[in-house]
Amino acid sequence: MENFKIYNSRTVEKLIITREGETKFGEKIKFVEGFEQLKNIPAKYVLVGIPEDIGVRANRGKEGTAKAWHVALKSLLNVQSNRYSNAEDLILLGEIECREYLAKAENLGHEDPHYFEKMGDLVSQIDSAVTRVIEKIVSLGKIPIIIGGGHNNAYGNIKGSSQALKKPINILNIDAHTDLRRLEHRHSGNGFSYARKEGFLGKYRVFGVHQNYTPAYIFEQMDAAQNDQYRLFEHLVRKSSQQILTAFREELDTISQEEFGLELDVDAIRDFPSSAQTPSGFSFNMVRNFVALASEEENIKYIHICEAAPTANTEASVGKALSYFITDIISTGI
Ligand SMILES: N=CN[C@@H](CCC(=O)O)C(=O)O
Repeated sequence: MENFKIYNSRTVEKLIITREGETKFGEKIKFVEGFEQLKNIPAKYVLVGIPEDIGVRANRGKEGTAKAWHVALKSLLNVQSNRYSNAEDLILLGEIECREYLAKAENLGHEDPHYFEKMGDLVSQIDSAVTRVIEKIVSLGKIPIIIGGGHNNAYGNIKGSSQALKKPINILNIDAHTDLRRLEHRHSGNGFSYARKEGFLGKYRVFGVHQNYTPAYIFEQMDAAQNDQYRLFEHLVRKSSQQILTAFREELDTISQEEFGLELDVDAIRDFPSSAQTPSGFSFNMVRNFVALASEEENIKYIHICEAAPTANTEASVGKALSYFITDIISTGI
């Protein structure tokens, strides 16, 4: 497939720190030689990385999401393989090839009056690659777990899944932002606007929206829309953990009546190194619960975890955090 790098055991062997008498997750994970081979392996989940931050930069955000995939992978491969880990249920497929796009983005001058439009063109090219890959995986009956990258990639996930299912797909988005910004050049803040406009998005629920960072026009637009709804973080912040979980369950019950995708923007998590990091938000452990609950649903079609932006000081903890999410999704729950 164009713009996609398929991994094999040699791609990742150097990342695995082996120990005598122990088996690491990376020693058990599955690989394939091509997309068609996916259907011959019984594993339910397919792991895909999107190492880019062009969508975030096109949205005037803080760069760094391009590094999240590699830190997640390094951490995941070194998790212990034991009775809980279920590594055999995960195929490590590979990554969307973003190097060429990143190099082109670097060559664009900020002084260019069309800088943002040109960045948006690169985002559209990534959209096409993401759409192709996700459409193929979903049509083969597997559940992609996608590690971004910016939240712009929601568009390709939604379009690809919708094309595979031949109907609009519902989305539950755990996010401080709605990402329903205007239909200007493509960026990380308007993936859902484009998916809605083009008919790929079914019911859309955003859980944990921050009132301080949502423009008035988006609230007005959502209030008037039939299929778009949100829960403010400010309405959840004084509730007990159990009440927050109940509120999440209610949203999940609505969305999961039909096929749906789970989107997690880690800026919904308090102090998580991300492109829009914030001191107020859900606890990391609460979001682990959200992800685990949603993953148990029969109608789940994909899970996208995005916007993590590790720095040299935070890459180990970001890698661990992302790999907790992945292992929670595939864990057998023994
Ligand atoms: N995917 C993120 N979207 C947010 C980013 C906000 C920010 O960078 O501060 C948005 O457009 O609102």
